[in-house]
Amino acid sequence: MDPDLYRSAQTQSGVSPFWAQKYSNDASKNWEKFYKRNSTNFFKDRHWTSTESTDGFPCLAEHKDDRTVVVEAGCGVANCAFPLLDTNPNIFVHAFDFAPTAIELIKSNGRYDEDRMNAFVWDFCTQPLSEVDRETRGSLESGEVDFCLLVFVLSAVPPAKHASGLRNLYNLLKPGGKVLFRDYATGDLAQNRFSCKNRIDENYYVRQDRTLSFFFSEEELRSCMAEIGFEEIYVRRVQRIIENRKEKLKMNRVFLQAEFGKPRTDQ
Ligand SMILES: C[S@@+](CC[C@H](N)C(=O)[O-])C[C@H]1O[C@@H](n2cnc3c(N)ncnc32)[C@H](O)[C@@H]1O
Repeated sequence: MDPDLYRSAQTQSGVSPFWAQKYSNDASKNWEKFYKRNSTNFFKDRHWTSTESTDGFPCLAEHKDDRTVVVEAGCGVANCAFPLLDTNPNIFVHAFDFAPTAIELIKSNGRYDEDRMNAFVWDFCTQPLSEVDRETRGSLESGEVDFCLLVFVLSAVPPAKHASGLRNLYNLLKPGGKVLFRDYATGDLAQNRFSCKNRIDENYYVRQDRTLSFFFSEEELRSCMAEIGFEEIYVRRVQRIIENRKEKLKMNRVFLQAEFGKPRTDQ
């Protein structure tokens, strides 16, 4: 990209406060439209979550309790949850998303096993768990969760709602429980491709389909998590050059991978 255009896209906002508020208010409606349009055809299964690789969270496979309780926040159509259940027999997953169609697609999938999974609708940024109907949320209780997967979700949440969402996840965890985080980082190719027309604020954009896209710096993530009371285990920047041989393109993807714990002393 032309360096002048790039600089202008990073500093000018093309979205008025009125529209920024509207995109934020309509976030669940816009994701609902996304799943009606794309069904299960957009995201691919993520097989790496419990692996030893630098992309994985090996603590998921190492946790040897008879029943490990995992929450997948903003699960979409369960591209993390299904592979995780295939390889880890002791895991039970509570998977939630605020797009009802995504949850319907999970429940009508042949891989859905009620004995090992509960999928339900929840907007975790605007509602505490106690306000979600018991019948829907099944056996999920605050303070009983070992791990919370937060994979490419917080970037879809307006920054003003990050703290309320993270607080609700904090309350779900047991003392010593962990948030396992992966999301887009500043400098990612997708950020560089946004024009200033789509920029709402620093590192914050709206896509053509009206879904939101925030890019995290290490400092931003650390301060957000510390504000809630999480303890940092690690935060690292993961860089991947992805080659599209057909188009002869090299794509520089940048993610943040992180784990944060709820202090053991917080009962
Ligand atoms: C980029 S998709 C990622 C889906 C899934 N985590 C994955 O890795 O394939 C972001 C997801 O977050 C969900 N989401 C965004 N904000 C949410 C909120 N406040 N409450 C629940 N789900 C939310 C969207 O509906 C969407 O399914």
